Amino acid sequence: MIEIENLTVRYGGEPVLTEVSAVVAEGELCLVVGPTGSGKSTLLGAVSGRVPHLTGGQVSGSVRVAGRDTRTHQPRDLADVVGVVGQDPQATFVTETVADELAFTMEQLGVAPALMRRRVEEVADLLGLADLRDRALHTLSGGEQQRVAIGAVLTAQPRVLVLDEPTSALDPGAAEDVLAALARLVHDAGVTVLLAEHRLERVVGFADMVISLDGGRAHAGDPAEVFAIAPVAPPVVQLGRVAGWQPVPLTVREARRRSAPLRERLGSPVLPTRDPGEAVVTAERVRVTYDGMIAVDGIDLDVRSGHVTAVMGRNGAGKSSLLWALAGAQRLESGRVHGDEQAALVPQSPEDLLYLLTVAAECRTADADAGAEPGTTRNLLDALVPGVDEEANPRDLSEGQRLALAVAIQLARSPQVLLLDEPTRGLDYAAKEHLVVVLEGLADAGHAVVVASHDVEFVAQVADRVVQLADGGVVADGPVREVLADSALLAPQVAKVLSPQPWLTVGEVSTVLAEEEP
Ligand SMILES: Nc1ncnc2c1ncn2[C@@H]1O[C@H](COP(=O)(O)OP(=O)(O)OP(=O)(O)O)[C@@H](O)[C@H]1O
Ligand SMILES: Nc1ncnc2c1ncn2[C@@H]1O[C@H](COP(=O)(O)OP(=O)(O)OP(=O)(O)O)[C@@H](O)[C@H]1O
Repeated sequence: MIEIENLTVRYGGEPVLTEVSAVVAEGELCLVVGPTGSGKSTLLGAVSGRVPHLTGGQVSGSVRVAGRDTRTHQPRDLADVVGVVGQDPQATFVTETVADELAFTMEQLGVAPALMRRRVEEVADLLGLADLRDRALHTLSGGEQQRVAIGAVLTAQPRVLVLDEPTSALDPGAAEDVLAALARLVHDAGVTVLLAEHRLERVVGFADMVISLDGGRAHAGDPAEVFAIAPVAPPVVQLGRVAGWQPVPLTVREARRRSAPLRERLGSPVLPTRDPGEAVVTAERVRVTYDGMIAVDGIDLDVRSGHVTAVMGRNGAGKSSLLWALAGAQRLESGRVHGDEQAALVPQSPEDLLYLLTVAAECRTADADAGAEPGTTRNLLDALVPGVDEEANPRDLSEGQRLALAVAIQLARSPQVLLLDEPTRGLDYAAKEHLVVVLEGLADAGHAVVVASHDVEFVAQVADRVVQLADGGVVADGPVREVLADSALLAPQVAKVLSPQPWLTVGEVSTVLAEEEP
């Protein structure tokens, strides 16, 4: 269904993709993986026709989808077979409301009104959008927008779906639901899916094949074979590598079957004790409403120095609203926030912080605004994602590169309190590791860090404390191990494999194993 032959793409300089070849058969789900900037979005774009028609760049080789050559077909000439869900749903919305957006593509394709209504209903049920139908798109939370973007594509029933990190803004439960819905389309309707993801832990189990990109080159094949050597791998694979399991397990279930001796060897983790720190920002009975709808329902919260606090909870639970309140940038219905003037926020759409024409200009301006040594922001950026081109327009950066730039700009100010909303969207495992080191470093130096995140693997690595929200209220607040280890939805892969022992990360396990060695 998708035939890629000797595809080479360059945007001016070195090729981003070099002689990539792969075939995805009809009714298969193909996962595209690779480090930040390795060309995943570019490969997807070449399949949907966005590359080069909308992005520019030079392309050689060929890509055929359902027999049509994407170099000679504009994206609109492919729209009846290929449905595309991009990384930034907001950027792709063309209407004002959820219902209009769900119907838009069908209208373009001339689907009969009665059929249109039926499909909108079906997709709304499938993705839990029924209650949001009349809402204006710009009032939705990040996760709600992402589900609408997926729904808007599904209603047109394309034979090929191209999805760029479709679950990056979704809570773990919603992400599983969306992936299960995609798997059902693949199995029951023979839809072909090409899906790029960084958070492999959720998707590996659904993949029929994997294309792994690294340094422009592609390695395509069976998941087990590709992950034995791929530069990126989910925690369960990394655990398998550390424990010396052959072949490496791809799922928690496979790993668990082999884990008894490892559990025995590890025993229980030693629980670290942490200085309680000082409350630097305090929320008192904070209440946020939108047109009478309660988003944050009278929350009391101390943000403490020396700690990384994670705010978790379902899509729409009120995480972003709480963060904006802690940053002093949210109109409160009632209650108050003390200490907000010490806080800097990296918002969920990092592009909101970027407005200059080059990376170099952003870095220079951030240094000057922060009164920091020239080069400070650039060094922070390099620590997160190395090698971003100085002269690049921030708009042309890959998602992960752009986020890293926004984080670096806020870090340059060395704020007493750093608030980050979904800081791992689009980041590869290496960049996440760097972010963990940077945030831990800030906490160790006495800063307070708050991250709102759905990424349980990242939270397990970085957080000391987890505050879980539901319907605008706090439902759990405690040490990370207590909140995550035995949670049905929030447990990281390592905890699932090694329960009842509350280990959370591959790093913890490998440290113990390394100490054991003579
Ligand atoms: N339109 C464009 N113009 C110039 N350079 C571009 C353009 N689009 C992408 N690039 C560059 O090409 C490289 C690959 O980008 P791409 O978005 O395909 O990577 P990716 O693997 O999807 O990254 P991420 O995981 O961060 O989303 C990056 O270095 C990026 O800066
Ligand atoms: N400007 C707005 N107008 C109306 N409702 C809004 C607005 N902004 C947010 N909401 C609603 O308030 C609730 C909380 O939104 P918020 O963005 O704080 O949630 P969240 O926990 O960050 O969600 P996500 O995980 O999806 O990012 C959601 O139900 C959302 O639809």
